[in-house]
Amino acid sequence: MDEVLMDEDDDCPELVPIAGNPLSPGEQIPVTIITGYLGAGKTTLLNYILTEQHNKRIAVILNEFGEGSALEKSLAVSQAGELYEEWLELRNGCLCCSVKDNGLKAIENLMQKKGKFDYILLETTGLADPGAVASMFWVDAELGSDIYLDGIVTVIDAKYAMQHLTEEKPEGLVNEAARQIALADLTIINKTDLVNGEELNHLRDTVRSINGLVKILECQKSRVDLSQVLDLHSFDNKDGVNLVEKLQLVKTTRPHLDKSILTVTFEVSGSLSEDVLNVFIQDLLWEKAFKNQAGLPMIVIRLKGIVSIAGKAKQVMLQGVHELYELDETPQVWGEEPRVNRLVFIGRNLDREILQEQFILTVLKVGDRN
Ligand SMILES: Nc1nc2c(ncn2[C@@H]2O[C@H](COP(=O)(O)OP(=O)(O)OP(=O)(O)O)[C@@H](O)[C@H]2O)c(=O)[nH]1
Ligand SMILES: [Zn+2]
Repeated sequence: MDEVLMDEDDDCPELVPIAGNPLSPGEQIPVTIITGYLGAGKTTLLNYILTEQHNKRIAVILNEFGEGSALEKSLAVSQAGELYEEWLELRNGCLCCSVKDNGLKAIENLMQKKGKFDYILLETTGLADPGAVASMFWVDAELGSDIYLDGIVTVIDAKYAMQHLTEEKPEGLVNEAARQIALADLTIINKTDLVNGEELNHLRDTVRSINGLVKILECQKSRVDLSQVLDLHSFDNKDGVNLVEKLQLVKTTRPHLDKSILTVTFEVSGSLSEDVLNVFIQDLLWEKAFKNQAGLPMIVIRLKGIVSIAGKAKQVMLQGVHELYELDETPQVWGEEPRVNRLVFIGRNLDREILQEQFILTVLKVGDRN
């Protein structure tokens, strides 16, 4: 018996509490991922946050993760204008493996040495898939990590974004700039000094056509109201924002660009069983089992929803990033009105009617059982 337990520990080191953990539960540190195409203004935003936020101890991960050649990366911690640096040794260029093994450990080491910090900002490279980075922190939070994913912020270059978004990609590949917008909880259209009103409107409409959920700020030199950037709580439900109300405002979008990513949303009344819902989500995200009218598989990049699980008094939040998803009970209790499931999908080849039909099939299956 003991042996079995030890084996399990070996397989899942994350489950073992870290000795001397300086944080008590509930004192988790938020991580904001700052992404955006090459030269959009990510570093400018980081520097702005560091100069504006005097009362927070902020750790910054400034690395160009994912670029295979570099072996050493630094982790910089800023406090009151002073910068501490810790070198990380990354065994390979894969962010998912190396940061999980090294990055989180380095963050914990740093906290042991320098005392804990309040916030982590992570700048990805211009071409990175922020979904890979996001899922790392997201999953670890599930395992009781000291760190949780607060939000994905995508900085957009007002002048060059349309050019990046319309760049033709080889068949099957998603445009990186569009993916970064699809995954964002917040987008910052930066460098508005370089475009006229008409160009800005066009870009704003295009961003909205890709991601019907995202909040859009506009600025120069990445100077934005930081209360709109930090502590978003995009992946939990502690922001006090009523997700039902938020999702109600989302509209299915019409693609502005050829073969582009778009948002579809629908609502279906009734309650469903968690098991059947899992089957639906896994068919969609993992099996890519649903096809649009042209026979192309629907690819979901981001997923958000409120669902009603039969027998549960509280609303359940659904979150997905690429192939990862999570169902989380919210504190919100269903009211007197009939329960309505509201779902928002952001991705490619999405067909609202077909998706809704598949979802209704799921709901009806449960109805049969009741
Ligand atoms: N005209 C103009 N230039 C800006 C603005 N914001 C940033 N820049 C400039 O744009 C350039 C790129 O800014 P960065 O903050 O380094 O961009 P980045 O996204 O970190 O770039 P990479 O890390 O190389 O992908 C810098 O020269 C900035 O000074 C703006 O609002 N207007
Ligand atoms: Zn940068």
